[in-house]
Amino acid sequence: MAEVHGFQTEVAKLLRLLAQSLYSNPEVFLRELVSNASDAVDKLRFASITDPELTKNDPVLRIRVKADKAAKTLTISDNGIGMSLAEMNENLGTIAKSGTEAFMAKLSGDEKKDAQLIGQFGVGFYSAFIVADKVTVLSRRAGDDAASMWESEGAGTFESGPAEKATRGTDVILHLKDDALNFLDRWTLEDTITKYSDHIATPVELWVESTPAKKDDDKTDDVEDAVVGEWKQVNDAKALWTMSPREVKDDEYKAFYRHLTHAWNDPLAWAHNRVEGELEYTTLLYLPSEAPFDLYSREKQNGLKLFVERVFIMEDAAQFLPNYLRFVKGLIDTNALPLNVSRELLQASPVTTKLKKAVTKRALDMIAKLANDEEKKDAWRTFTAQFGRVLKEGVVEDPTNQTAILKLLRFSSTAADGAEPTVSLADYVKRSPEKQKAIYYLIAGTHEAAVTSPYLEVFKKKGVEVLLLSDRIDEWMISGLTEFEGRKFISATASDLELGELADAEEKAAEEAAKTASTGLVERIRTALSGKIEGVRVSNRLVESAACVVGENDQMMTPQLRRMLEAAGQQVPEEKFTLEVNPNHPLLARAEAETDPAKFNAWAELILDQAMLADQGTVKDPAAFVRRMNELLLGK
Ligand SMILES: Nc1ncnc2c1ncn2[C@@H]1O[C@H](COP(=O)(O)OP(=O)(O)OP(=O)(O)O)[C@@H](O)[C@H]1O
Repeated sequence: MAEVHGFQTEVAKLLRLLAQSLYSNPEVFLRELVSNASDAVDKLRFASITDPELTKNDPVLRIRVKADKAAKTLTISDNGIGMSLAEMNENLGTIAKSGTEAFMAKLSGDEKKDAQLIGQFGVGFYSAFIVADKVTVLSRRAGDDAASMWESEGAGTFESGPAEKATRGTDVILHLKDDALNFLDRWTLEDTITKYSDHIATPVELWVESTPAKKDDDKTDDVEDAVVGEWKQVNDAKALWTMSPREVKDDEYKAFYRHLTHAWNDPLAWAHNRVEGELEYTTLLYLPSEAPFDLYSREKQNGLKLFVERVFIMEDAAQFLPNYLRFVKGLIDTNALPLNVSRELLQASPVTTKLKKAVTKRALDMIAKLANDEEKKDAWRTFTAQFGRVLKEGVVEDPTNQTAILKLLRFSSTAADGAEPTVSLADYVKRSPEKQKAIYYLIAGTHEAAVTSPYLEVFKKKGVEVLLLSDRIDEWMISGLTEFEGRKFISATASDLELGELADAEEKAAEEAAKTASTGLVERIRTALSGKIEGVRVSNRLVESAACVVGENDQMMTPQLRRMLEAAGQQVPEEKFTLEVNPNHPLLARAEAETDPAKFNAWAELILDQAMLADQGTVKDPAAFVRRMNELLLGK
């Protein structure tokens, strides 16, 4: 007896959305269902390694597509692993994917945007409801005698229960909507299948009908013409990665990418390598054109599809790529691992370590190739926007490849317009004068704060480029860096800003003179602020601002990082600030002229608060700051 079940809330929501947002290309349902069938066949092939009995009765694994014009149905069948009743209820009634909730939370209600998001999520089986108003699934698990059915009209509930099915595998029967009847047409089907599934490893056969020509002696007109037909294989069924890269066309790589990742768009780049010799392997890696919504989710499944000698072994084998390359998609096929390899075994195997090293290099090479391709500038910009930030994790995570990764990073800079990161370290080095021995950078909470920072004044005056770093990860990344092509990284906020040969002798003399001239003022400020700061000195970096603070460490911690570390339970020592003042600024002249000690103190406090505000975005006692400023403004 069939039972009625309610869909998991997320599924019901997804189905409603599907019904509303008619995709611009409804044909993807066929790709999704053929992909599922191909996965089912792969799983059976893998299971039959240990249990050959499973495929004995029906050894030729294949996928079949049959249109029935009279019944207005389209059936996608496979003789793969099949599903038990419990599996059908679970797999076709819920979405087991990690991050589903996070994904659902992202949906905005705007149909167009949501349809795009759904593309990223991959609706899989449920895409059947794009073209069908009723879907029936008949399935018999390999090794089981009993079969089961599942049926739904995609409106909140499904029915399932025991059923009859003579053979192993799964039939997905689509009762087509009136506006999807074109999918009964043989040529539409053939085109769509070859477009999306030409190079999957399993043959896809299409039922092709033919009406035999009448023979002359056949006089009985009242007997309907017998419809006969045959199964015709419509895809190439040659696993794409086993072909020589020279034989494969760009469009075929793109179609295979869609099959592999369920993406709706094209990849930015790909790399197909076959390596022979001691460690034999083939990799086919892709750079997606869009970051998945859960790129930063810890639950996200990453990794490559693993094949051992063309037999599919597992999805999401994360062991072959470092975490910072988790956006790379693709597959690896090797004969260096046993067919019965498990995730645990993979983890421990020295072969995995070797392969990971090789695959990492291939992936970085693929990215570098895109970076250097003059004709792919747009794709490269997209890459930087989507994945540049993740790549930065590699600077700390993967010291071996640090230089290679650094070359791929792009930054905003005082020499480039706007916040978009476009400047490479190589550009920076090439542009800077030879006598400049450092790469200067400034960390700030936002790009806007960086651009207007007082620490940049001396650099502007001297025409020295400074990298403006305002990604959350920058501060952590830079802590893992010492140099690039022999140039040290120096923070623009460094307490003893080392400008090396960029500072000329004349300027140095002028600075010394200014220092001597301001000794009295500096001393007065020091006394006024005693206990609040480490020290006071004349600045050689300020031009327009009155004052700034510098920390004990060259790179002062931003309040954001401080908060993050504190939240993570780390002890973060208080920063000890030194106040740097610009004696040429009218505010300091005004303070110096003040003879009343109480008023002078107010000036000194105001100058310190201003400096703190510019760097840290906050002052210790905002109310006192406001009161003091008002008093001074009103000349009290
Ligand atoms: N033809 C089939 N044979 C056996 N199992 C199937 C078949 N089609 C679907 N399934 C099962 O149903 C599950 C859900 O399928 P669905 O297409 O919705 O998601 P998925 O394949 O896991 O993910 P996605 O397609 O988004 O990558 C599959 O993981 C699989 O276990």
